Amino acid sequence: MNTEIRLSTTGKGKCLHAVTHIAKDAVIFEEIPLVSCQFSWNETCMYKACNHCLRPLETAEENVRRLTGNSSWVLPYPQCCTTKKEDIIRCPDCSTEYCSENCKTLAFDEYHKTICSRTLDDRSAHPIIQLQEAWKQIHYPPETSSIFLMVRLLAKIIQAPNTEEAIETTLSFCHRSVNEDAELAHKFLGKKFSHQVNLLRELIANALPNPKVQQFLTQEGFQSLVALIGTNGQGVGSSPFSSWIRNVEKLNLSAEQKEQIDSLVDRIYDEMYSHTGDFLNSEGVGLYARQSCANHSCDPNAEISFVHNNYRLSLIALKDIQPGEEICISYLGDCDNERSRHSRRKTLMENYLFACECSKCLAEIDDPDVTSEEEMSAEEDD
Ligand SMILES: C[S@@+](CC[C@H](N)C(=O)[O-])C[C@H]1O[C@@H](n2cnc3c(N)ncnc32)[C@H](O)[C@@H]1O
Repeated sequence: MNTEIRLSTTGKGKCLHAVTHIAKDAVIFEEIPLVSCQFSWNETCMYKACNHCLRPLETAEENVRRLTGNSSWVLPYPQCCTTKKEDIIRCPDCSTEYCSENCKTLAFDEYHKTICSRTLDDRSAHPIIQLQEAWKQIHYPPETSSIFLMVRLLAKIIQAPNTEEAIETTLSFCHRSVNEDAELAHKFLGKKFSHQVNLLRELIANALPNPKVQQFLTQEGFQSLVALIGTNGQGVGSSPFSSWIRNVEKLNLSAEQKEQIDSLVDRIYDEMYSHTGDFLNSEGVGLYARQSCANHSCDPNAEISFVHNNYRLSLIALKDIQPGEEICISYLGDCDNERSRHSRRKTLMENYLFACECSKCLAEIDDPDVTSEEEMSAEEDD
């Protein structure tokens, strides 16, 4: 293992540290989530992905045709598409789709047995379907998290061979004080719908009437669970077209062939953006035990990537990292890290409720408290 988890001496809680030298661009580690799920609207809008691991269920060509609205696109090098449609399999009871028998079995054994709607008729009456509909009305795109991550987490506790151990694993993710939980739960649902937290709690309790998870379904317990997911949830994305591009790049092509591919890809992306906009991937969220220990830095030395085109996360070094050095990712978007210290800390406090203590913020401690120009113009636009 090239990393270890330590307790911070500066009040940041758990931290991830390098124990060996890690070279720039190296894969620091890979990890599958404790639990993950696709966003509800993403799934409803025909972003077809395995219900367990988020691997795309459409081919790269089908993906390009759907996102461009143009059924005449034909992709060369079809062998570079990794979707195996012949392996797709459904739950015989509720028709949920998986990329393979293995994912179907894993899902059933871990959580699906508890939450399968078990009927292909009158699905609207099932408590899980009612919860899904209520959630979609509360949480419009762009989605940033999902109530179904909680449902799966609780179902996993119910199905676990050792309940105590499963609860302990859940509670080992970073969690906060009761007041902070309430504020984080409020942010998770958004201002407009935060008062519906009780409706969601009741719908989940109705869908999972099991004493093993009652501690998470009291008012406080539920707020804490919502906050835990808001604090630790990691976005997951997969795309058959991106994976096809990565595989084509590995082919031994001539300079002329490479140029043709580059121009084809550019034309396809142009058409995708004008037909669909920015939402091109199957998107969801996952809880990752090791990655969730990585703190934020405004000058990160690592980043997260999904090169396997499913829920398997890779942590990649952005710089050479020395033994003992803390490994940090950025919780902010690319542009946000370039903003003033004041603006970065304001965004982190508003969205994640912490005062950033990263090395860049500490080094800039004497900078004047100015708001970045981009942020001022965004505020003016509002
Ligand atoms: C996903 S957790 C990261 C691991 C966390 N330190 C733990 O103990 O589990 C995110 C939380 O870590 C803390 N954190 C992360 N980056 C930080 C930073 N740059 N400065 C201060 N606190 C930070 C905040 O409390 C934040 O809500």
